[in-house]
Amino acid sequence: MMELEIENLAVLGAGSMGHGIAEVAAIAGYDVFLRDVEEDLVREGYDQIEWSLNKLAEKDQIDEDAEQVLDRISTTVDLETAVADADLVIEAAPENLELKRQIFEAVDSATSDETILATNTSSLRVSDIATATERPEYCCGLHFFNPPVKMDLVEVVSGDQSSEAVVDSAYEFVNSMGKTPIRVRKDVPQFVVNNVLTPFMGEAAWMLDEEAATIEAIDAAMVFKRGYPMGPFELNDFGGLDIFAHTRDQWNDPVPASIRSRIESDDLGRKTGAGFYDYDGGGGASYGPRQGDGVETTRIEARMINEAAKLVGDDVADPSDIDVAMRLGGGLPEGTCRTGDKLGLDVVLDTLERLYERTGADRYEPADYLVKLVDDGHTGESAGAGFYDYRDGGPYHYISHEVTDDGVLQVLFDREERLNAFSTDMFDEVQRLLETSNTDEVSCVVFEGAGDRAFSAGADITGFTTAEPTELMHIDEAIQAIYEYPRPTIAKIDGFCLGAGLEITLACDIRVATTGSTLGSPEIDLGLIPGGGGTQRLVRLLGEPRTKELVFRGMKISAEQAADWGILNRAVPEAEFEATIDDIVSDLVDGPQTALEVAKHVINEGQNGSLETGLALESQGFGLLTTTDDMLEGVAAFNQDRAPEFGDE
Ligand SMILES: C/C=C/C(=O)SCCNC(=O)CCNC(=O)[C@H](O)C(C)(C)COP(=O)(O)OP(=O)(O)OC[C@H]1O[C@@H](n2cnc3c(N)ncnc32)[C@H](O)[C@@H]1OP(=O)(O)O
Repeated sequence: MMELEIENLAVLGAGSMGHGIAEVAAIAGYDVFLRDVEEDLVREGYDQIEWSLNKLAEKDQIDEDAEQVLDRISTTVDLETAVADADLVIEAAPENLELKRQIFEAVDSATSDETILATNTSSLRVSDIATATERPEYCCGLHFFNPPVKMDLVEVVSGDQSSEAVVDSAYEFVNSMGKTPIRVRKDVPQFVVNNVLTPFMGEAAWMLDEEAATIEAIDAAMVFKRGYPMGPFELNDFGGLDIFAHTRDQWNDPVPASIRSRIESDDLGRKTGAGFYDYDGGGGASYGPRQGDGVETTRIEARMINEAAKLVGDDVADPSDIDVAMRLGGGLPEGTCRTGDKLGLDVVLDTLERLYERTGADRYEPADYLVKLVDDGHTGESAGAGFYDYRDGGPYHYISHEVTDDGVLQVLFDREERLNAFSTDMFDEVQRLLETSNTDEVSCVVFEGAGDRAFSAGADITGFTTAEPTELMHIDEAIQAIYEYPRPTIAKIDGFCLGAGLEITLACDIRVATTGSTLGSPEIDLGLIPGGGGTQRLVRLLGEPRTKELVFRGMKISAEQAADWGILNRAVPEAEFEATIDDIVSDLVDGPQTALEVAKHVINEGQNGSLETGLALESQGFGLLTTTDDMLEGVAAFNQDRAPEFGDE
């Protein structure tokens, strides 16, 4: 079977997931039929889409008017009308196996033989739904996260009988909408994100049952010591304790008493006003940075890492896909496999074995794959291998890069979910890339941020409570590596460029931003000062009054003002941005490489000493360049009235 073309879409179910999926697809240019069983439900879903599109348009986050996008969405209550011309049908009905099977059966007979049938189920097996059709090979799972407009991740799930071509087509469809698909190669219950995230909440509750720590202490430890965006109890309250228990019950997994008892008293979390925390009178989740001392956080993380190991060992997903999924779908600061490699897989295994021995509970039984990694000595980063191989430095998780044919090293800060905020790992990756790049092959470097919202919103604030001060002080080394890189560097700024983002920019040789961009040093609002060279580079660039005001007041300024002050080479309208960068790049690529390197060195070093020292440096550099072939070529080109063609020297 060849990959299938997808143009028309039908979404069945106009609830929060269904209308969200329809909206995302329409924004991406697809014609969509949105269908629900009653007029009111369809109307409500459509109104929600309209409201959301208007918000996105107000914030300039879509390229068209809301009306233009809405024109691509039709609504109906009639199933046959909805699916008749669809190349892809996405079912987003309530999580009820019988209901979903009925829908699939009906859709099967109302569509062409080549229509792909996808379910957005989060907790049922795709295969159990697909067998309601005559052609399970055309069925797969497309698990979007809530709300689909905001959440980038989609798990693309193979059912037992799904054809590769169908899954590939669904994967490409997700890509075409600008979302991030990950492959879930086997139809395991709960797929990847929910599988790995469930022990985060579950193990915390088992610890509470054992009185190993309080609710507040566990939440505080996971947030302030381990950098998770929410504590496990807070998260469980957010999602609903009944939802947590329902999924566990569905697969006959035990539910901790602390959850079961709250469900019995109808304390289901935020939605009922109380769960682990009291939201009506008690003000909700409340814990402080110092409350988490002494909590055994490894116990919670070991269980998550064990689930990840089962998925890798059973060939359900790759470590890199699991890690992307946990960052984008679970909101985690780093992927769970990466966390395991940093903690040490031997430590993880010891923790599980100890708990398994003490309780005999299946949930602690170590995954075969984890045991094998440890037996093979692959205990993580410090051993050179774990889930990942670190012997050549290891994979890049937070940046992507390529060297173009003309030698431009393009570096993308690739952490869009946090506005490209820099974790310590991310700084290390930039430094490693620059230190290991072959400068003979690079003519210049262009740094930019993923997405259209930020170059970088600074250092990762959530990492400030989890990292050691010495680790954070290393930020400066990565930024200095940019400053000292022997080839010209360009900061291509579109959106927020704050804190460490601005400091990276200041370490670059040339800085261009779109006019809508915002630059600033807001560290003071965190009780900090710029720690990546910001105070020193700014004062040399702007003088004392402007630097002090910018830093003391944590000011954010427009790109126009930054250009006016001399922080930027220029601020240009969005429409001229790419062409402006291309012009600069092409001059640097075609320029004499040795002269450019010497110019950078002389300017960088010269300004740090006296004028005499600077002049001496310049003079040496000038003298050296008069001996190069590039100079001979430059002079010959001048005499012959043609453009020079410089070589490598
Ligand atoms: C030595 C160097 C030190 C430093 O660099 S210190 C850090 C300096 N930077 C800052 O203080 C800026 C912090 N960020 C912000 O103030 C805001 O963001 C913005 C004004 C840039 C944008 O606000 P909005 O449009 O409302 O977006 P959003 O929902 O706040 O951000 C989207 C997601 O990105 C995460 N995020 C943004 N900046 C950082 C950061 N610096 N560290 C960690 N996470 C960050 C958020 O939390 C959120 O994530 P979720 O969607 O999961 O809630």
